[in-house]
Amino acid sequence: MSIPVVDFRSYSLGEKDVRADQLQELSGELKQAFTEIGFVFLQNSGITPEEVNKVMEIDKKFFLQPEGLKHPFSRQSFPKSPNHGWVSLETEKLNPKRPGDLKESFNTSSFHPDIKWPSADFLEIHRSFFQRCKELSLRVLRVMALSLGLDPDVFIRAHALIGTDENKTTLRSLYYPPVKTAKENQLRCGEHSDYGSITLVFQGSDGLQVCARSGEFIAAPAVSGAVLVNIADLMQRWTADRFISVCHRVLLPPEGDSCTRQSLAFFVHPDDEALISCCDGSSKYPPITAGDYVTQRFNETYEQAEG
Ligand SMILES: O=C(O)CCC(=O)C(=O)O
Ligand SMILES: [Fe+2]
Repeated sequence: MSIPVVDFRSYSLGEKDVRADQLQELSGELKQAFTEIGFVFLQNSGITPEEVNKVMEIDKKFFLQPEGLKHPFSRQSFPKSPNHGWVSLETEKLNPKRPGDLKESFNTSSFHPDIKWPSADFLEIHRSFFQRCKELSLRVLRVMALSLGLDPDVFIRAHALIGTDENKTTLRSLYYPPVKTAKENQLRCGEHSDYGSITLVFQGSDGLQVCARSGEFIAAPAVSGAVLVNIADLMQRWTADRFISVCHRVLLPPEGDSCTRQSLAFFVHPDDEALISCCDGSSKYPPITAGDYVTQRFNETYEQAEG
């Protein structure tokens, strides 16, 4: 069992004249991936390795600074966007049964003028990559709706405010430093599923593993030029469990291997006020606004991390 690779060329960013039969073909491929595995690699999405490298490079410089220089940009320093900003090593436990994750991250959740940025370049590079990820996500959401025989705009309509403070979509840059010592059962990133609608992941190197239906973890390798897309929990609920949100993790490198790792995850969320009800008309899950749903999930993660 491995994660399927789909060629997204016909609907890649910048492609204006996609044909109905090409969309149909893509929707069949995404449907199979999202109902069976919950993850898919998209080749030829339009987002290039050069764009990804540019973000990773400037972020690495940020992460490698002394702690004192990163503190002014800490998560929770920005009242209107509490998720925005830098998160230090071992602060999060994505699996609450394990010690804190051996990763640092920088969340880009808001472009509000009050937010302080490490530099003007840092802001511009993040703003432009965020925008590209947003455009690709909307294309993927469209194909997903088509694949379920729904109004093609049904998911997109609930994602009208990505990039504003009324929507929790976040670009998260992750840096996994060399592992010198680790606590018992500690991982780079504990087992978890994502909270929102879909996630785009760009990996600088291997390390991610995804739980297959058999219960076994399978590798989600860094496929050159591809973006990994996965279903998150709110989308599983929205589709009344047609699309599956599956558990994934990042293990420690083998002992003595001092490699670092970088990745970029674009966590897509519907607008805070969007009411999410099962798209098949069933009442398998009660309607909930995306804002309430994600706030609940964040509180769980960070309460446990602090406890
Ligand atoms: O580092 C990665 O490749 C993925 C991390 C992840 O799954 C997450 O932050 O939700
Ligand atoms: Fe994740």
